[in-house]
Amino acid sequence: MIEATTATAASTGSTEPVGPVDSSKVPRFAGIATFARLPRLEDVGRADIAVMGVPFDSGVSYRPGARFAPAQIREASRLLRPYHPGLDVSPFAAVQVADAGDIACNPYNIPEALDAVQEGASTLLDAGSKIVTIGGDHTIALPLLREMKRRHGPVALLHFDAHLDTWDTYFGADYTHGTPFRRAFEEDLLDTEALAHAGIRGPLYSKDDLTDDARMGFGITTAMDIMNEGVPAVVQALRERIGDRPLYISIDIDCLDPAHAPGTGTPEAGGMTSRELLAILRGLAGTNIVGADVVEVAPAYDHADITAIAASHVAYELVSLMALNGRSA
Ligand SMILES: N=C(N)NCCCC(=O)O
Ligand SMILES: [Zn+2]
Ligand SMILES: [Zn+2]
Repeated sequence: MIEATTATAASTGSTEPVGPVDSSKVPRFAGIATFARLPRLEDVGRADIAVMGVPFDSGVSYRPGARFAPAQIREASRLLRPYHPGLDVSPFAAVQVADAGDIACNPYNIPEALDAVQEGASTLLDAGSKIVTIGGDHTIALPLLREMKRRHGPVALLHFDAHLDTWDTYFGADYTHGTPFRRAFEEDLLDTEALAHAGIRGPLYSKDDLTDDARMGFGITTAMDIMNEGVPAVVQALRERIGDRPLYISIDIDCLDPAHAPGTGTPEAGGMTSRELLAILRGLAGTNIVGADVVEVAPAYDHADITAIAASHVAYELVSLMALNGRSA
């Protein structure tokens, strides 16, 4: 039988991190999918970095399906390899990285689901893990930020998205995928000196959307700015805004152009390339990243796994940035 993992901490008796299944020994298309073929958290006991799935999409305003993203991103992550040449780090050897599985959130009760996400995050953080969350729709950033505030106080936020997600309500509902950052602002979860959107584009409801957003403290780097100014200038400006504050990075995959991420619920033309996103993230090496998420992959609209592959590489980039910062506990 093919084991999901080739080794466990107990079976190796070693204190070295347990890495992914070796794809030169067990074909990468064999076995049950975990993120990057890493061990499950329960197989290794603890992790410096945990990849947590949140299969939740009850907050969407248009095309549903992000509930299927954690499973699809794990499948698409089978081809990731253990060394990151761009950052010169072997994340899975530098620290213990493990797949923490999925939060079983209630699809019929959004506040209850959000509490479950926060509770799951809290348990992992208590055990000494940093978390890279794979959503799910963007609603789930709110409970993750609530937990960040509890641990670090108000955090800096770098938000990659086509959309502002600082809208007020939809159909009178407070907790939706278009509103998490307004709720976060209202709940004082954010360090209003250090808030940035990147990749913004597309039509808005009114000009007030922009004045509201600016009032909350956000700075906007549009998709056009990235094209006109280039990645190095954008990275420099973002780093200046963030400084060494505790930083949460929230990545809506629809920040990418639909050519690079067709599998998403609210696609907008004119976005950045996956190469630009990876380059900007790489430029954030050494910042004080305390948590991150990748959200809004909707596999039903994907083609040839383009979006799930992009998301798996984005998650790998985030794990690598965290691993560069060393062991968390
Ligand atoms: N967070 C995402 N992906 N989309 C928000 C779009 C909200 C709207 O329908 O206007
Ligand atoms: Zn979006
Ligand atoms: Zn979003």
